[in-house]
Amino acid sequence: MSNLIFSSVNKVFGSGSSRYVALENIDFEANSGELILVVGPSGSGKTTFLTIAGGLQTPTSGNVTLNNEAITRLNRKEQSQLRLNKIGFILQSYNLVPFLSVKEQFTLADKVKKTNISPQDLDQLLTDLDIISLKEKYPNQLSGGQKQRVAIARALYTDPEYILADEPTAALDTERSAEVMKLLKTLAHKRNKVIIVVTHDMRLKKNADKIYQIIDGRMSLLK
Ligand SMILES: Nc1ncnc2c1ncn2[C@@H]1O[C@H](COP(=O)(O)OP(=O)(O)OP(=O)(O)O)[C@@H](O)[C@H]1O
Repeated sequence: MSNLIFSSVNKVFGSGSSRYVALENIDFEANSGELILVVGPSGSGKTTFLTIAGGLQTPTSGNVTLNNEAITRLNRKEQSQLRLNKIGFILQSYNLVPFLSVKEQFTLADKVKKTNISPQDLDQLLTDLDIISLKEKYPNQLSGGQKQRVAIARALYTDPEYILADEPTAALDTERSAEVMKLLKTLAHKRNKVIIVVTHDMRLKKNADKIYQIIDGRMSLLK
């Protein structure tokens, strides 16, 4: 059973007159089998929240535990091991390697971490995301939506316990974004993943098991 818990988490940037409270007293809980949406307007703190959840940033105060272990107490090496072994990130910038073809993006992931996914499962994943025909293409030959779907496939490919996604449907039309959310929901429910999606896209609300809202760095549970 996987779980990610925030207790009274604060994140403050800067000091003095440039002090800015990006997250204030955040309590949050995510468990295996849940697709959780964190919604809020631009600048409300969603990316800051997600990067702290994944150990990419540390909170100013408060506690974050992953599988009942305080990630805030791990050293850098332990944090990077945790990210590698347990977390799949889908980031706004896609983070595809420009000089590798779509197929090679997955081979690279294989070199970094052994995957449980068979070549057949990979083909199924690429088919589900409608990018199977793009295997030999390079990132600069892909549209924004295609790059986004490759980035999603790559995050899912290593079969992580946690999937943290920042605006995963931003470059997708309504139909494709519904398909991606359906895929994420199936993974959460059938494969018992913890999936957290931050977005300002209200179209995604109907797919979520739980919805949190962030406004000006304060979080509340909507559903
Ligand atoms: N490293 C930083 N230094 C100073 N301020 C920061 C830093 N990172 C974020 N902020 C500020 O914290 C606030 C929240 O930013 P964040 O990126 O988390 O919002 P967001 O909800 O993800 O916005 P968007 O939807 O536009 O990506 C913003 O006002 C931002 O300017």
